[in-house]
Amino acid sequence: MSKVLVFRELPRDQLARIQAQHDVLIANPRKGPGQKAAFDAALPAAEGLIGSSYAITPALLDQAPRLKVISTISVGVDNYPIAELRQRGITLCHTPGVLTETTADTVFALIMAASRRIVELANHVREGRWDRNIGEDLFGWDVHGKTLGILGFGRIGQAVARRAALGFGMRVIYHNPRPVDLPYAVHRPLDAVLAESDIVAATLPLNDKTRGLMGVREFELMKQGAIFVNGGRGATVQEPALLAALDSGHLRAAALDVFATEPLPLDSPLRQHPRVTALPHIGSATYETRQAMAELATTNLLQALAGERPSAVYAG
Ligand SMILES: NC(=O)C1=CN([C@@H]2O[C@H](COP(=O)(O)OP(=O)(O)OC[C@H]3O[C@@H](n4cnc5c(N)ncnc54)[C@H](OP(=O)(O)O)[C@@H]3O)[C@@H](O)[C@H]2O)C=CC1
Ligand SMILES: O=CC(=O)O
Repeated sequence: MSKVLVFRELPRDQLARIQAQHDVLIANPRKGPGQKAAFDAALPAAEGLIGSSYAITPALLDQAPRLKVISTISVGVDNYPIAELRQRGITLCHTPGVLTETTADTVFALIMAASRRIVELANHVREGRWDRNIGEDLFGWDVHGKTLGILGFGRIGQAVARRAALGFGMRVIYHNPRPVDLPYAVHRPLDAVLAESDIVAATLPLNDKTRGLMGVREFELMKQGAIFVNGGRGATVQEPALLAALDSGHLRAAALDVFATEPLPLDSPLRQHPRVTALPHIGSATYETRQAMAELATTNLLQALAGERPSAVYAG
């Protein structure tokens, strides 16, 4: 029996699987000082951690000398110090694949929402402003026939491409370290993707190379009147540069599921911007997919603690 620290809510059935085999303590350090103190107090004995959305720093690892495995309930691993984990022999598991289609649906919903002004026009009705047929000033922009540029062409990027090319008749180009063999998507350098796309959608992981990737130069390279969508990680975008590109009229709109700081601060200009559609990081947030993520993360944890190779290891 190992000591397991659960640092984010787990569905009851998955928690029960862990409790059946291990000694479990639940403490979510994002839920106030009491929970944070309980989390810190549990670290010295913890052999397994499971949770997400909290930065596990080298300083925290120093407090957890018995730790063998961290199982994150996410595919993104930017909250974890990968090199430190490798050095300390701690396994990091994550949840690839089970959230791909749902997150691609969210990215495509953002593409549609920004192009067809869905949120703005729904508010037009809700706020009692629909008193005649809308005029040109409220018209949207076709998606079919347009060029979609995808930044980061992994599992989610490719699932977005399939929707765009096969479902919506879009031309798809992408920027990725390596080409992917798909008949309906063309590998191009970053600058060409930015310059040729009507809509740019980022599905990038956050790492040293992608942090701040979209800055002033990159937004200027985008077409006049183009749309920017982000379903990857907020910190891949320099938000002041995005705001400047929107305010100058260079970009038509942006639709964002992720932000440099989450939850989005109350005073962020992105929150109220008339041409920004902002979602609260819901890429994978459906009942089915969150359950599948929790199940895979739990299986990963139990396998690692049993000395087996986990189903989805990121490092270790
Ligand atoms: N909004 C949300 O709720 C969600 C957001 N995400 C985010 O989406 C990201 C992608 O997930 P997923 O598709 O499963 O991951 P993958 O690892 O399958 O895809 C990421 C792709 O980005 C590529 N890439 C890495 N660095 C660069 C770079 N500098 N320039 C261009 N491409 C690069 C990778 O290439 P290579 O493999 O060669 O390194 C890979 O092809 C996650 O890391 C996470 O941050 C994920 C789920 C939900
Ligand atoms: O952002 C979500 C993830 O799974 O990564």
